Amino acid sequence: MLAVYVLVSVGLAYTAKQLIYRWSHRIRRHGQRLRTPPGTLPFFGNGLKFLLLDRQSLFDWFSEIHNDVFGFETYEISVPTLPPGIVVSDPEVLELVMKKEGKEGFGKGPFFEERSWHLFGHGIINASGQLWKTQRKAGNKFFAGSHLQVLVDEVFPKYWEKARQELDEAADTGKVVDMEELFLEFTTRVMGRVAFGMDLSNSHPFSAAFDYASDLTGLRFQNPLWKLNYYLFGHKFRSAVSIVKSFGNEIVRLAVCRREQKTLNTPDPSGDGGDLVDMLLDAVTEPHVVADSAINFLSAGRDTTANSMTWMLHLLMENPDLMQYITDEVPPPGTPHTYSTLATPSTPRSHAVFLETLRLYPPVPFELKQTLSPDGIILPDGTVLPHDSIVVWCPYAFGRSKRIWGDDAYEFRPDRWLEQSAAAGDDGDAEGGTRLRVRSAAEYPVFNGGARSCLGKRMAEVMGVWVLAESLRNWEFEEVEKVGRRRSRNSLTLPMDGGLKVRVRRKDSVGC
Ligand code: HEM
Repeated sequence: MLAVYVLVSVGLAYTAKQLIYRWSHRIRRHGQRLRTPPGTLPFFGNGLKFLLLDRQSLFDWFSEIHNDVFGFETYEISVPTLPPGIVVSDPEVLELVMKKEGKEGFGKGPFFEERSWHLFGHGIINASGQLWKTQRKAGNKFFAGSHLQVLVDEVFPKYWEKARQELDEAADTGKVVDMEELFLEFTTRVMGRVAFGMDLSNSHPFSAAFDYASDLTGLRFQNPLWKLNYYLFGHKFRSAVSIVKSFGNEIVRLAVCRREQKTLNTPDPSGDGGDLVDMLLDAVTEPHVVADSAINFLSAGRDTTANSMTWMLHLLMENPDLMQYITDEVPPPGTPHTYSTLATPSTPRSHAVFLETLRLYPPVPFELKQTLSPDGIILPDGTVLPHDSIVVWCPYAFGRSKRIWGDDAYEFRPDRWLEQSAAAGDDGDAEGGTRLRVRSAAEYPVFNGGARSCLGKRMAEVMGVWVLAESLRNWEFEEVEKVGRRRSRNSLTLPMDGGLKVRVRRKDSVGC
């Protein structure tokens, strides 16, 4: 009996605390409460939606609400146990959120940091203040132009070799290939080289542990009961994180040995200063922070780029008339496709396909920040955000916004990214005067914007465009099972559920 009293009292005290907190943190606009989405329940708010829907359905829900209900209006969402939150859909409002990064504005905050701490630790994705700045500086240095050129001209062809053999073999034997796996192996190898300076395969136990831990970390953002889940059933998650951390620490130990012996006997993708782990070791003193950081860079670049390649190939197979559109602008099979031949002015259509794919399938489909300013913040539309409140935006819904992209927002139409310049041959134009249209980060938040915009954007672009060209100029692809609209599976990023199984045919003249 006593136990029941205790439980009821604790429950009532908790509910009272929640109600007081919510009351004192009310979000208002011009003195009024914000509207809430249809179906919002008393007390539970939108909690059940977050708990029960898979991630893709949640993103579709955000898109529907934007297109059919609220348009650009900022609205409120509430989930019991979480700070009050709003969803932003207006690029003008998002622009301010992106600009006000920092402790006087918005930041990752405890909401994000708590959920991603186990996996990302002190790494750049989770860090703030000086720790973030130091890693950002090291990353900026690494991604300076010449490093990218070495990656494209030396590292990509080396690691693509395995994919090339697998595709040729599949063409000869009729074997089905899962292109999602093939792309992931390629991006794992490239990112293993970039972040750790080592050969890393997707079949390494680290990769499986990392995938498992990222999937569960992604789910924490929509499960208000994630902590309970972690303490009661988190054994597998804990051992996955421990494998990831031990791997990171071992990599750093090896890098330190290499530096001490000054015998860098692995190819140096940067050409002038080693791989990223070396640059991080120059900047950060604690080895465990370097380990976290290197894992964060790997995480930021590996799945995102593999996702983009997979969706790109899928969309092109659905729109076969666009295949020629790409191959017309890339060098023929057998001739090298280098950093200079894939520059944006020479391959605007390939870049347009890449950007258009990411508009519909952004590998980071959901973003959030917390209001760090102690005095709160007023958004351009008059919404007053108290300290601590959460700001959510959904790049997936931004990409499908009819207000931003027009009535054909759900259609794959790379041409929307191209425009004709006044005169053919203008500076930076392709032959014929076709060039890429620029969209602001606030309209196209696929790579985030402001101080924490993606550090690897250019690398992702060149990787995507390079792989697209290599694939399409050498082989023809046919999706094995057309299973209706493809969906994404639950993860931190946007992998294709069930993979992308294809049959392959060699093009007549296959290059080396
Ligand atoms: C298509 C591929 C990619 C997409 C769509 C993408 C998108 C993003 C987005 C949305 C963010 C902000 C995340 C946040 O708010 O926490 C981000 C951050 C970041 N990205 Fe990318 N990314 C891609 C590829 C890459 C690659 C190849 C790298 C290379 C390592 C990379 C490195 C980073 C880093 C280091 C950050 C953290 C920046 C910071 O917090 O200062 N990304 N990326």
